[in-house]
Amino acid sequence: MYARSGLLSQRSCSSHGRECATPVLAAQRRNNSTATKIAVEFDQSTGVAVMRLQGPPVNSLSLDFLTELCINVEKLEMDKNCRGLILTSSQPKVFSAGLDIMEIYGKSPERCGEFWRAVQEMWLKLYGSSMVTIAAINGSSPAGGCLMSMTCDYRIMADNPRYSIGLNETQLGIVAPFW
Ligand SMILES: CC/C=C\C/C=C\C/C=C\C/C=C/C(=O)SCCNC(=O)CCNC(=O)[C@H](O)C(C)(C)COP(=O)(O)OP(=O)(O)OC[C@H]1O[C@@H](n2cnc3c(N)ncnc32)[C@H](O)[C@@H]1OP(=O)(O)O
Repeated sequence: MYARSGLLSQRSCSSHGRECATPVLAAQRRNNSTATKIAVEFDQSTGVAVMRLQGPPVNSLSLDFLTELCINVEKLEMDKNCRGLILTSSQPKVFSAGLDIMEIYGKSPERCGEFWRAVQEMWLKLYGSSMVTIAAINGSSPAGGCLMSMTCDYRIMADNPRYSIGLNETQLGIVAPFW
């Protein structure tokens, strides 16, 4: 979902000194899902977009989720009026549970490869963004959720002792590929 007047067209442009992505984007080619796991509100008057993660129950980062997230970041990146992006969660108590472990459990090497490429695309898009990016961490954010927030320029976390954040994935025997 991209809530602003005038849905962005896919166009090549150069704004704020940044080159825009090519019109046909890797993430868009991959996206077959119609479900919306990301809601974006863009405030024209401030130039700030709020991206709400709304993938129940815990915003786990599936291939579909990562694809939708990348498409939305790309769309905002192409909008010369958008200067800032706030990433937050609509789910209670959880920012993101990290990678969707069902995407890697018992899957073929090809499918795992596709999934890890999508993970890489996500952090590269956020880390390389020309927008000022802020993670408003309003719940637990283990492993891939922590990675996602670390790729933002700033992080603010809700002060609640029940919320945890950190790179705990090795406890599951998961080692991120060499990037
Ligand atoms: C720049 C790069 C350089 C270096 C790389 C750096 C880092 C490495 C990068 C990536 C590696 C990342 C790996 C991962 O992310 S692996 C996943 C790790 N995540 C977890 O271990 C989280 C486990 N979950 C929890 O701790 C809790 O669920 C949570 C605190 C998030 C929420 O607790 P709550 O009590 O609210 O809910 P639950 O009842 O526990 O869960 C509800 C429901 O959701 C399912 N669930 C939870 N997490 C996941 C997940 N990660 N994937 C898929 N499904 C998940 C859980 O099983 C429940 O399902 P159900 O029983 O069917 O209701």
